[in-house]
Amino acid sequence: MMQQFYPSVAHAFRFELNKDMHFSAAHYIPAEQAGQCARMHGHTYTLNITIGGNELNATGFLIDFKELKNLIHRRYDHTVLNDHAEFTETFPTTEQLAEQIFLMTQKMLDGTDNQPRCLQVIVRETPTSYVVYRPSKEESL
Ligand SMILES: Nc1nc2c(c(=O)[nH]1)N=C([C@H](O)[C@H](O)COP(=O)(O)OP(=O)(O)OP(=O)(O)O)CN2
Ligand SMILES: [Zn+2]
Repeated sequence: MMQQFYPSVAHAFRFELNKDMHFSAAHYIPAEQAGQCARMHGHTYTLNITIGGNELNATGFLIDFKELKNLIHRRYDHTVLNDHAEFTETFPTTEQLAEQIFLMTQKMLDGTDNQPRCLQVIVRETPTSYVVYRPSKEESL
């Protein structure tokens, strides 16, 4: 679990929620520049997702922590990332995985009554490498 340094994201929402999770998956990056990462290998990915909002739902949640875990963990745990539809045109690099996790999280949040926003996704691929994804202004609207 990523219990260390969390880059924070500036926002003016009343509530901020953070969910950590991890999943195991295999991937390969079929590009010459990827070197040995072009061969199939596995990681225990660790994630931190930040959600913001001004309104809570009827239960008093911004979003149920479990819903976030179910969305991402059920999709990717013990899978080959390259096999997923979202990675047929692109490679499952840490950057593109973080972007996809943002997109699927925001899509789920868009279907809720209280309309929270996904503010940041951190994906750690190895003990020494991680990516922070923050939506652009357009994606934040
Ligand atoms: N910008 C990116 N660079 C690399 C990615 C990536 O997704 N985005 N991915 C890889 C490989 O998949 C590899 O699994 C991870 O690479 P790396 O951090 O270099 O792994 P190491 O454990 O060898 O790191 P050390 O700090 O050198 O031990 C490569 N690059
Ligand atoms: Zn890798």
